[in-house]
Amino acid sequence: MIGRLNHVAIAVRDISAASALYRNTLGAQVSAPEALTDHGVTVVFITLPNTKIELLEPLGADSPIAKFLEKNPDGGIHHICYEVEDIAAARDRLIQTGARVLGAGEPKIGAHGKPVLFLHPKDFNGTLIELEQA
Ligand SMILES: CC[C@@H](C(=O)O)C(=O)SCCNC(=O)CCNC(=O)[C@H](O)C(C)(C)COP(=O)(O)OP(=O)(O)OC[C@H]1O[C@@H](n2cnc3c(N)ncnc32)[C@H](O)[C@@H]1OP(=O)(O)O
Ligand SMILES: [Co+2]
Repeated sequence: MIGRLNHVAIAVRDISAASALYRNTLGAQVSAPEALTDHGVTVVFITLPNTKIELLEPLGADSPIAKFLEKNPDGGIHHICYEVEDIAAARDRLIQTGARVLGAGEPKIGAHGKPVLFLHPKDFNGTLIELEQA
């Protein structure tokens, strides 16, 4: 069911400082910051030859990233995103297996303008998984 690794997301406290680190120290191409109010995050993308890195800064205290940073003050890997061909079919299959699909199973439009869903980290070895329709 799952396809390409679309991105690995890292929670950061200061997206400007984290972007500068990737740009200046690692020599990466970093996109301009974008605020996604629907997801409670400011995001930048770093495009690598085989996948992307997503840096996420919380947009307000209610952001899932703010809660993650409370528990992980240095930041860290927040989720990994796999592509799926048909997100509704993937959701139905996952629900049948008993996996918890977050957000009542309703896809939201993600950072790339495509539908995304999240799966509970407790059902996947402590890793939050995002699915993005390819
Ligand atoms: C840029 C847009 C988009 C894209 O297109 O790429 C994005 O990526 S947006 C990214 C941000 N959005 C989300 O994270 C949405 C999905 N997340 C959630 O719904 C919640 O964050 C959550 C995963 C359900 C956790 O929320 P909650 O239960 O309220 O928090 P707790 O702190 O109580 O966590 C419970 C339990 O789970 C552990 N946990 C939480 N987050 C993670 C994580 N990212 N990775 C691994 N484990 C995580 C947390 O530590 C708790 O465990 P215990 O302490 O053992 O109880
Ligand atoms: Co993501």
